[in-house]
Amino acid sequence: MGSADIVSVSNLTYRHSPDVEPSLLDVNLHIPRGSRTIIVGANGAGKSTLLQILAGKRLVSTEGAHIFVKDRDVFRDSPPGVTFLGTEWAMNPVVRGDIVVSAFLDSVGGYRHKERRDRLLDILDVDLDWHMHNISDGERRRVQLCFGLMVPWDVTVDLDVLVRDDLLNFLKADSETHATHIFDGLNNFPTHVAHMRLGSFLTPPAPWPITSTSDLVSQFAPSTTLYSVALQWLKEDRDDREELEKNGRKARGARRNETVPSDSETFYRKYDYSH
Ligand SMILES: Nc1ncnc2c1ncn2[C@@H]1O[C@H](COP(=O)(O)OP(=O)(O)OP(=O)(O)O)[C@@H](O)[C@H]1O
Repeated sequence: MGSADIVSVSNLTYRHSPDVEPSLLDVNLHIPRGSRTIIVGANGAGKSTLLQILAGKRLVSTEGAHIFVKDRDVFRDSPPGVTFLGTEWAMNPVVRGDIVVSAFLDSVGGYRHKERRDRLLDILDVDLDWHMHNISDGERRRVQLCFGLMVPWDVTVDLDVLVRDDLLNFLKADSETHATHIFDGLNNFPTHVAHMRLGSFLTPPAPWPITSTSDLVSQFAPSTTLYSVALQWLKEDRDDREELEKNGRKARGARRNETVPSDSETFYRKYDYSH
């Protein structure tokens, strides 16, 4: 295994069940050691599925797939020091308990990285006095991001940054200014950015920021901000999805031949007074 890569995946196709479309389609991914990669992709693109597999949380039966993290097979010889922060984190009773954010962050070493912690608190607009059981899911998600990004990566966490488009989701509920503000804070964070759509990498991890010689310069001008890149990619994802739907194809198999109306259809038919 080439030890230049912290993550090395080849020929990974994954279905959540045998009769559905694959959520990951022949993924080949190489992430260099010491990098911090942001993966951008619409809901359902396959980001969580991929990260769960890399963290050894989902078993892959596909023959021929090679999934190595830190030069170790994630299933046969699972590597230490891999942290996975999924959305289910926010559902965990522990993080919904009556605990103050400052105590919570200290319990995972916040006091050791005070300067970094304080910068993240500013960027993510997190209040140290919040009580975890009294805040919204979006706010809890911000605490999670703070928690996840607080410990310098080169110390313990080698499976780099797990920033997802949830960041955009919670930002949508916020003001545009707020969104750009947070992205400004993240702009210098990644060393690589990648774009996933429908289980594949449209843009494999490419060096960040964009320079006149970088791979991304065919898509974006040099020095384009992370915010603009993420918005552009997500806009393309939405356009692609609309195009697929216009052509009668669902982005994901189910429902195409559905005869039973969905719950929302039942609801709207029942309450449709327009005729
Ligand atoms: N537990 C599951 N069982 C069946 N299908 C699933 C399951 N989890 C995800 N999927 C499907 O796999 C595909 C990829 O989902 P995944 O959660 O990896 O996407 P994502 O990019 O992380 O999306 P999001 O940004 O919404 O979290 C989607 O079509 C989703 O419906």
